[in-house]
Amino acid sequence: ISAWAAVPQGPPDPILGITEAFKADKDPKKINLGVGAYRDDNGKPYVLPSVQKAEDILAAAKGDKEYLPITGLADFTGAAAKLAYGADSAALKEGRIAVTQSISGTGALRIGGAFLAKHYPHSKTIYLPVPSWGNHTPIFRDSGLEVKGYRYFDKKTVGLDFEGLVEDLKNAPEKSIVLLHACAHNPTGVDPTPEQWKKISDVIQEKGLFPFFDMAYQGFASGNTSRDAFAVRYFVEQGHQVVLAQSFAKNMGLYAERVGAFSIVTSSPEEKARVDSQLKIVIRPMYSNPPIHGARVAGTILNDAQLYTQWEGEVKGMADRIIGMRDTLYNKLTNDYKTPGEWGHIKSQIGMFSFTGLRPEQTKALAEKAHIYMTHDGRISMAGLNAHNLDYFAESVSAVVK
Ligand SMILES: Cc1ncc(COP(=O)(O)O)c(CN[C@@](C)(CC(=O)O)C(=O)O)c1O
Repeated sequence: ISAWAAVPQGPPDPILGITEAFKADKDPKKINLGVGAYRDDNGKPYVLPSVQKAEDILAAAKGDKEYLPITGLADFTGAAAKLAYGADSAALKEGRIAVTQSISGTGALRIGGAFLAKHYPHSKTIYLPVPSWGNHTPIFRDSGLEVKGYRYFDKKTVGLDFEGLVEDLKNAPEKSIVLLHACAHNPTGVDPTPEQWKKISDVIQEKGLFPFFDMAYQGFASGNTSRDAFAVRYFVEQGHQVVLAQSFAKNMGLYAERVGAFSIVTSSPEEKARVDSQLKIVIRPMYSNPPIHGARVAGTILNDAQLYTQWEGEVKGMADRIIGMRDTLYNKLTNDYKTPGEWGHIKSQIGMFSFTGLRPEQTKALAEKAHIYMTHDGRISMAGLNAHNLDYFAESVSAVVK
């Protein structure tokens, strides 16, 4: 019999499977609010003009296709670290931060999981916020870490369960690893305030916990790359030895180019060199070395003052469009359609997503009856909404909630 006779049918991915269902739907009114990919006000994908300019520069340069080093394009990784930690970061200036290019944010998380599983000398348990990005659990489980959760979202207030979060971190075993979304928490869109971040830093310091930051939306949350990096920079200033996964999929619109970076704050240049050598040993058997094109695009933008400024304006433009959508949607739901229930969270949440509070049977009805697609947990990608489909969306939500 066939070697694969026993292979079972697996379930569709909770996020990417939504796009498959959307594509299969032929209704012209259909709306895809599943995958967190930016769309402009005409519902079209957006190639940032700064990215287009970088592409033109690269095309003219006619670069070769030689292998990159295992840790990738140094011009890109150096600039990515500077973007995250800040140009004036002491850790950066002292040469204490080991950085490698990664296959976008997912790859950075996977390198981090594998490195910690192999070299972190304490508890191999990682605590994820509840809820978190769906792919976090399989990434860290497949890396060989034990995955547990800490309270994060409060259904009653549709906000942060700060007391629960602090209590769970205080009760976690000493030196456990804690995954923190640096900004624009996925799927809830709920972020700690700067004051709450300071308290979280104290608790993590007190318990000797290990902070693993996932920053997949720097600049995309508030529109300001420095503000969105507050938590990462504060933790490093407080002396935490963080590790950080960065993605340039959303804030540069480089989704399919798979551009990311993984970095580790160490205690000295000598220690950084040893960590670098072990990052290479983890990566070489994984995929050997990363794709060059996306890193050249991102590096060109980050290393050119004028392109960098242009890019920051474009990221702010994307963030502002989403923030505008939040206000308009709130007004439509409450004023135009008198939708029962509280909808203030649509406005107070931040980043790509809004955690609507719609229940699975309601999200199912919206897909089947209104051809509106979102993840089962009621997360909507705000970027999927625009002036042309917002009214239909609000009307449909209102009908399904009544
Ligand atoms: C918190 C978080 N970390 C990492 C990633 C990894 O993205 P990358 O590998 O493409 O860089 C995502 C993307 N999450 C998306 C936007 C897409 C996805 O699920 O793959 C989402 O819809 O949640 C994310 O939301």
